[in-house]
Amino acid sequence: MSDILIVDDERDIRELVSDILEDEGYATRKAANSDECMARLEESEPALMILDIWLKDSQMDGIDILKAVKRDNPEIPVVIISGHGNIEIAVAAIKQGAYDFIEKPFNIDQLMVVIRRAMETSRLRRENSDLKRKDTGPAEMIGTSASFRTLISQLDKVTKSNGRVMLTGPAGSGKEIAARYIHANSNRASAPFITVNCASIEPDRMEEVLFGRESSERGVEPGLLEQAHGGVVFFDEVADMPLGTQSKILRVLVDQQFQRVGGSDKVRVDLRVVSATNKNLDAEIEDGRFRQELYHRLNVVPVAVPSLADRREDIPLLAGHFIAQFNEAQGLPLRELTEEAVALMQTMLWPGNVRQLKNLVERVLILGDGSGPIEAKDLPREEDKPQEEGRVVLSGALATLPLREAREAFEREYLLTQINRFGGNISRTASFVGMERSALHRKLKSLGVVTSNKAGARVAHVEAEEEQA
Ligand SMILES: Nc1ncnc2c1ncn2[C@@H]1O[C@H](COP(=O)(O)OP(=O)(O)OP(=O)(O)O)[C@@H](O)[C@H]1O
Repeated sequence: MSDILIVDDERDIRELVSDILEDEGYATRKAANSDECMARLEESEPALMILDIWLKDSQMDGIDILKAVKRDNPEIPVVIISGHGNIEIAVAAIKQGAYDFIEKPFNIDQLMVVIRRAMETSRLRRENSDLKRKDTGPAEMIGTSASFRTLISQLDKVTKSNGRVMLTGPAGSGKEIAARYIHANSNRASAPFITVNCASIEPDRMEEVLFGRESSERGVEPGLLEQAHGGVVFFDEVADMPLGTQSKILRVLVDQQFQRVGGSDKVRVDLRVVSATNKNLDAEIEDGRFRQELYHRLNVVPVAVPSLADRREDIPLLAGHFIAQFNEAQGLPLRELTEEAVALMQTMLWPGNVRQLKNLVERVLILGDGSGPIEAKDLPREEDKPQEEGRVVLSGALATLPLREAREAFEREYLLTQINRFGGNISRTASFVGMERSALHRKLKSLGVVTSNKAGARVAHVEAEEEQA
């Protein structure tokens, strides 16, 4: 169980790596192509795999093998060997779940650093996997910013009722975790929480998946609605539900009962429905892609989940939470963040919101050397093109303005970002940007920026623009 599987089509590399590892006290097995690799995996699960990306004479390449391993044996860490200059492929492999990569040619020390770390991770993952399997409870929602507190207070108001909630917010902002929060704090907490991902279920299978099926060969196969009986059903990406299914769901909401596909009995269910979307449902309705009546049924209590840009203040807390989580769940190093790293994270663009932040933290922990605090230079640059190497990439609009106006537009956006980052606190903002408090006030006034601490609102906004609008 504690051996290392080496998959490489080059015999010399296989033998060399195996010799090095055996000298270090590890047992090894070898595979020269994908068939051999799969056969070795069938025999027994290794503690670690070292996998070459390019495999000659193989049905599957390294990435295909990686995907299969991540699907069937997700606990095995996979270290990728990539040829020189194939960094992009290696990074793609990391995104697919590889633990780390080594670039050819590599030296023994480099190899051993990665292997020792991966083996430690493997051990911790195994130790934790039982715990993780038991931990199906709701994930904790983290934040202290005004917009986050507004969200929590809205969620708290709806938990005890049976009202249908529509969560809106951009991708990755935390809509599903908010739905789980409602469930966990409601009187249905001990009943199931079932997610229906309306975007990823094939439209032709949607009804079968939701309502279940009855056939003479296989009998009754309950669908997701039946499985959620007594609990909460969460329609994620509800705007992507096919129109035909929308009508049927509407009927279920009205009648509280439905028929399984191929069946004739009426099935009664007691469900609380929570839905989420990152689309503008009004526009979807206007374009005929979403049924208005269903919208009214689902949207009894609308709750907006803020983007990460609207709660930059929470970034250090969230990042710290994810570092601790990855440490506990995967044995990744428990590292602190330097002030500069936090400041950079707080000024970055986050189109993928909290999910993007979580992924970035994981990537930094995986790719980093594992020691000392995370510094600004450790953060991947492609997350944030505009700040690359101290250069500002001009957006189209900015580039067409005369210098004075462009400078003002920049100053306004920069100061808005900083003020939001410090939760509206002008003294802290002034000290960070290096201005006197009174000078900052004057500057903000001249730029038409007004500040307020109204909970839930973006704490600063531009007055001039509003006046123009
Ligand atoms: N406040 C929070 N505290 C801790 N973790 C959070 C918080 N908000 C979001 N997350 C985490 O961020 C990730 C993305 O959140 P979630 O899946 O809930 O977003 P979503 O809005 O439903 O995304 P999508 O629109 O893509 O379905 C999850 O791993 C979730 O646990």
